[in-house]
Amino acid sequence: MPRPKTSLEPNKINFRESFASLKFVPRFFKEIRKVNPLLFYVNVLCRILNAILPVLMLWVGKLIIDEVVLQMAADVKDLDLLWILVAAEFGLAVLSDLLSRGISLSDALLGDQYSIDTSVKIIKKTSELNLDQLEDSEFYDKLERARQQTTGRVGLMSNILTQGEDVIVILSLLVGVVTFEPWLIILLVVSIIPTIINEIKFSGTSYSLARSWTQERRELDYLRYAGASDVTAKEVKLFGLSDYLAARFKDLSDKYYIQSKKLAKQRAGWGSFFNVIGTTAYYGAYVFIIFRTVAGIFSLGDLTFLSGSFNRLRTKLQGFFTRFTAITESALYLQDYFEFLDMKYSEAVSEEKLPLPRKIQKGFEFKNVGFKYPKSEKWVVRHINFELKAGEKLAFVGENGAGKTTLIKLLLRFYEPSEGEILLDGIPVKEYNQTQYQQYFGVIFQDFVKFELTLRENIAMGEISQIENQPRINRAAEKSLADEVISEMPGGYDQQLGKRFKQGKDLSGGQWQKIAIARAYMKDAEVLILDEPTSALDARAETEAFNRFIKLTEGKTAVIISHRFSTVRIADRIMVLKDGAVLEIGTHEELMQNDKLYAELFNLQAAGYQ
Ligand SMILES: Nc1ncnc2c1ncn2[C@@H]1O[C@H](COP(=O)(O)OP(=O)(O)OP(=O)(O)O)[C@@H](O)[C@H]1O
Repeated sequence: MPRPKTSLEPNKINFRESFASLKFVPRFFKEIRKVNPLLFYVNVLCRILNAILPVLMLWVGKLIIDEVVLQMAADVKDLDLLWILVAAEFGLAVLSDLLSRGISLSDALLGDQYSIDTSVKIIKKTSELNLDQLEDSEFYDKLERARQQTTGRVGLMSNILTQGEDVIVILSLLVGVVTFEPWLIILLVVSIIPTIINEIKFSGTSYSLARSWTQERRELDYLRYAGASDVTAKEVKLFGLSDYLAARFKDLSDKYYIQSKKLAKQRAGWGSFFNVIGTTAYYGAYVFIIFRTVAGIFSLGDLTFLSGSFNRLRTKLQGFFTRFTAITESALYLQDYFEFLDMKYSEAVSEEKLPLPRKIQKGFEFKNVGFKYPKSEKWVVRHINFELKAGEKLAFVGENGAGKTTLIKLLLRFYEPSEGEILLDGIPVKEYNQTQYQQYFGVIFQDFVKFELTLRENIAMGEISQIENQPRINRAAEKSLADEVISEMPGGYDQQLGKRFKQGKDLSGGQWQKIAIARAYMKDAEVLILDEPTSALDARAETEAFNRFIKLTEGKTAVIISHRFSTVRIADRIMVLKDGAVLEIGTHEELMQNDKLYAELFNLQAAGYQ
């Protein structure tokens, strides 16, 4: 099997690009503040208070040492001031601890609330987008990057706030040091330059690596899923695929590992080298301070204050620059997240649209409709002309890939036709608001979703606003024969479905289908579409389901796709598709007389049943 091409070398993102990503930070903070304003301001206040404590503590420490030296030399000891100073330092230490805890707590709470908020936003945004966007692999990459960084964004928040806090710490320490000895600033600059160079050198690289690997990471996730999940387990075991999938996974992971190891080694190597330079500068300053103290220019207290301040300044400044890189890197992910949230859906929402008719009068008409899937040159359907009359039951038949489901997607406006148009009561459907228009339809696709939620939720999903309306859910279940499934479940309507969760029960294919059909009945839709809804039902259940369907949807418009001709013949009219074109359309009798593909396939199936 051909392996996907892997972009081994990341496109390096430079310092300027990283810097530009910071423009998203204000929007980011606006979002965080909106999530919980009180907590946000408490956090900021704690950080401001916490920021001025280090210089205060160092200063009180200096006063204590000077006082101790003074009292050691004094003949009559007066320790009152000393105790006051010690008490003050103790108070500051306790306050510092309390503030730090307050910051961590509010960080964690804000972070949790914010990540819930972003996840909700991502889910909502995904539902707003059109199917062509959802089926696009670029979209998936964007979604993946937006989703993946939920926890990263929480780290970003506390990093930026800590950065602000550290600016205050640095400024206050600088004031202290400059007051004593302005020359020390030069050494400070020397000690910090190596860190800056190091950060510029590697800024953006790890983001670039991660970004250029989005596709592959998705593939890794998929391979992990394919190799180790209940859904694939049967075939993986039976075909002995485990080693193959594991090897493919390892192969791809190893490539990423090699890249990331190279980067980590470079970072560590250069980091240690630059750090030695920084440490040398610090000890230079230390020696300088010691000389001045020995010469009697500085007191012992000054020595501790200055060396302490200098050391803290250096680590804070280093932290500032390292964190700056981390911030710009995470801010690049922020860009992905906001770009995702800002993705436009194809239909301009603000556009003035016609109100939808409450009841369909004439029906739908496909006029010379042709369609190519996005990024594809192939006409999947072309020159399609037919009517779906109000109240009619129309069946689509045709071989696999003939274009049946595609026509449904066009009718539902998941895609717009590439040529021709679809009319509703003589008016192009494009004139109506897409979301409102889609409310007309109750649909069960062949790949309908098996929600691993409760049975009640699975049915109510058809009209979720009616989840509390038990009589309506009961009626839907009766119509679809799902009531038989419910009566067998120990938990009744509250039965958890699927294997993922504790006490969850998995259903057979046919049972799932009955639940899915109930979902379509749940919605009092004008048009019902059943895309091979009964393929998993046994022959008796299928006939029963269809007879019921016809009876229950009397007066309603419906489209049915089925490969079983015994089912299809119940429809008012049948449309036969071949290679994306309408081959014939008419009642069962008409098509039998026509003696073309329909008659041939019908007789073939009928012979099979004899
Ligand atoms: N999202 C897509 N992007 C590109 N091509 C697609 C997409 N979905 C379907 N196709 C192609 O369009 C053609 C028609 O597919 P469609 O699903 O409409 O067939 P169908 O008649 O419903 O088939 P079946 O009976 O197997 O369900 C096929 O060749 C398929 O490969």
